[in-house]
Amino acid sequence: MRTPDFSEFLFTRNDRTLTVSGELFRVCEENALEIAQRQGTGVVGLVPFDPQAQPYLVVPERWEKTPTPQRPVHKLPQPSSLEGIDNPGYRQAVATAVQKLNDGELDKVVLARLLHAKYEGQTLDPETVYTNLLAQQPRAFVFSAKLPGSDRYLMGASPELVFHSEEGAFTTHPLAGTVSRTALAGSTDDAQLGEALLRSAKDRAEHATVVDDIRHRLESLTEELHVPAVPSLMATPQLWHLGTKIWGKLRPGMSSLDGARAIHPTPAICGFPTESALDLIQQLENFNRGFFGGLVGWMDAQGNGEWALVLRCAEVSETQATLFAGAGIVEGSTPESEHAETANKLGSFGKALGIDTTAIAL
Ligand SMILES: C=C(O[C@@H]1C=C(C(=O)O)C=C[C@H]1O)C(=O)O
Repeated sequence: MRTPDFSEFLFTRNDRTLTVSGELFRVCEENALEIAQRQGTGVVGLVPFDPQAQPYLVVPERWEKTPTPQRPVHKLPQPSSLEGIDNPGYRQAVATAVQKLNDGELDKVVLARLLHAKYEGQTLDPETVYTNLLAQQPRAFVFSAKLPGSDRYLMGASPELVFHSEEGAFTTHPLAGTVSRTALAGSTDDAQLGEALLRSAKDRAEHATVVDDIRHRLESLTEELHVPAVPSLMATPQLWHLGTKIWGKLRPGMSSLDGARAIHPTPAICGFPTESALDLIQQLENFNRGFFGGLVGWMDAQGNGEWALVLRCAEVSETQATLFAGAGIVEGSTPESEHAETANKLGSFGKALGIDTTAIAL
């Protein structure tokens, strides 16, 4: 049975959670703000990874920001089957991509894979998955959106801000370059893993590709643009990332969604050059990303708002969860290391379900 009061859209940042209620009016991007103004609320929704595909944007009848619920982690039933822990097809795809990178066809491509958890004879409660994510990933953008025309929720705990803007002042915080925090968080070994990532030439080059492309795309849309010369470390409970906080001032009349759209999909989730990476993803991934790698967020009727990257996420129903994770493939990547990196990324959502995504016997 579905929990009756579990909102169809939730977006949590720190101690505040945005929830919607009442009717949800589906809108197109062009008139979304006008309708939000009339309704006296705002716009929430999802933009797919494919920049040409239709976004799912709604103006809710009511919306409110409430204190984020604080609940202990709840143990969920173990899945009756798990498919995709070991994914030889993914390793093969990475090997093919590395060949193309070596041939100079492109600089970077992000390849993703899936993990399917099925729950036969037991019920997975989406709301409990959400509260587990909140408890385990307190610094992330934690979101849940009921997918249109289905009984599934797209949920996740994303560490990556694609675009925040308020009265023209904007921030974007791309992440690219990752290492797993295998040592105890806060220990010397843990800090050393982070420091090694900061010094890694491979990861720095991968990160620079992302920042350069974002800078290039924002130049003509901004009155002020500040791009730090070097990345800094960003930690999730599972991983270290390289991140760069870029900020400035948008040209008048641009909404937070306009800003996010201008840089989406960044090379952090797609690759570079964008068109070649999009083509290669379509060739090598054996599933449709849908909203994975897209945008999730909200904006008020003035266009101020916040859009995060749809990452560390899964499509969840009462009978199954399909988890998504990808990794940036660059020169020097290996099938094994990218398989391991995606296993660790799957682990951030896996933890909310109580499943080990790295238990692979090679
Ligand atoms: C693709 C994912 O993460 C992205 C890829 C990263 C990388 O390759 O280093 C880092 C952060 C994200 O931009 C994912 O979590 O699924």
